[in-house]
Amino acid sequence: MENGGPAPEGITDKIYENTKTITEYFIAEDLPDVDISSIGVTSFGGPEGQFDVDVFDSASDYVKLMKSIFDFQSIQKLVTSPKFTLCYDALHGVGGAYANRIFVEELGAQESSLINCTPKEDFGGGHPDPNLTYAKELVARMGLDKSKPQSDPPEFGAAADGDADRNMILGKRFFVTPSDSVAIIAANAVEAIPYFSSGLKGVARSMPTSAALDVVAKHLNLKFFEVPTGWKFFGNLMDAGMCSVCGEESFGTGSDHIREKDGIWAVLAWLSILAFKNKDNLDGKDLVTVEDIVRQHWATFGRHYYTRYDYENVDAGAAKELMANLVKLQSSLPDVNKIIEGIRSDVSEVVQADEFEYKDPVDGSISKHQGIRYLFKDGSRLVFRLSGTGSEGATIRLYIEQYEKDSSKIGRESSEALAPLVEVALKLSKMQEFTGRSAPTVIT
Ligand SMILES: O=P(O)(O)OC[C@H]1O[C@H](O)[C@H](O)[C@@H](O)[C@@H]1O
Repeated sequence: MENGGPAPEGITDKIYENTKTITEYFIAEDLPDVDISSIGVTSFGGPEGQFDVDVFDSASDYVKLMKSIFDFQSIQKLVTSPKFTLCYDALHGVGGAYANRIFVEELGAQESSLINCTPKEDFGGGHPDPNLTYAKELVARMGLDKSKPQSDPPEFGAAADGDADRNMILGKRFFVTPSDSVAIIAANAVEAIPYFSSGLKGVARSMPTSAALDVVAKHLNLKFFEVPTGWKFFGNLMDAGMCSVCGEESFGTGSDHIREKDGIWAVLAWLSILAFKNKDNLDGKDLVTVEDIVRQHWATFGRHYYTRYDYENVDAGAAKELMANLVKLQSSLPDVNKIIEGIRSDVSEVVQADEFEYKDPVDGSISKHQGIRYLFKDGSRLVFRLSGTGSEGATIRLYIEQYEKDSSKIGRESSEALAPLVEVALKLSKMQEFTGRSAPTVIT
């Protein structure tokens, strides 16, 4: 794609059509090896003429780009302060190579701040998914694994996935939800990140991502877009100059510096915010921590309690039936509310129930069936989607969200605050009846 972003459906459909007409292909078995450890151009002659293989250092290009976006000097002051500690876990993905260049060589972090930063073909036997389930070592180091108490976890932690386009942000004994992360980046971008100093063109999130970003957009009077899951929708907005910062609940965060999510960019964005908030604190005073920043954000904008339940490798037919039943229920809101009242009388009333549909404001294309939504009067939401990336059977994703504006109620445990809605979601969807599962595979 010209813009470097993911291919839209129109293109992938055409590619697929072309694959159906391929009748033969050739393999260049005697292609000479290229030494990819040294930079330079090697020319080869072939039956179709000469061709060049150009080995270049993508990390240098990337560092240059990041330096044009962030204030490396102020981040360096934070990172090298004896009061600040960090831990970056590349989960043996490609982010490791960039992490060493950026965090250690450029920003002066200790080498011991990096874990699992040697890229490995098998990701060291682990699953390179930056979440609380799979980034085990980081989660333990940050003091979030109750079975492995830590006396003094680092101030800041982050993990990346295999290709480092996604990220997880942690504070000392504290998890930042991806939905909060993009909202907090957007709220602080103009002050803390030079690239955005003249303002944000707009912000966007995927539909199942919590509405934390919506509240920031409203507060700052920013253009706001809710798009279906999939990065290509952000790319269109960015190409049209309508969006600067975007994010998804699935741990993707990014900006219009490129047309994909960028895990290291997200880490630098958080370090920039921390550096900005602590610019006068590095000598004597206590640091403003990740947790302080998030709690302050909740106090200003309200908190979106949020959780996602994944049911992986469910029988595809059963998943379809579950979804069809949820759509059928949507035809009568009074009936839905009667069922909900019978499950829990302490949850609010459903005021809108539909399947999310998106009309792209740039090219006018319409994307239908992008997730089943139940929207409640108090701003809570239940969303059901079938994953587009699951590899076996079907993966049902259930997203549960509740908005709390009352500052005396924003400090609850998320699982406790969401328990009534979880019960409603599971019973309303007849999750166990349809799938045979009494518990999700992963809870985020
Ligand atoms: O929820 P899923 O359909 O599995 O998609 C999860 C994620 O997959 C890819 O990484 C896409 O680029 C993301 O935009 C999407 O959020």
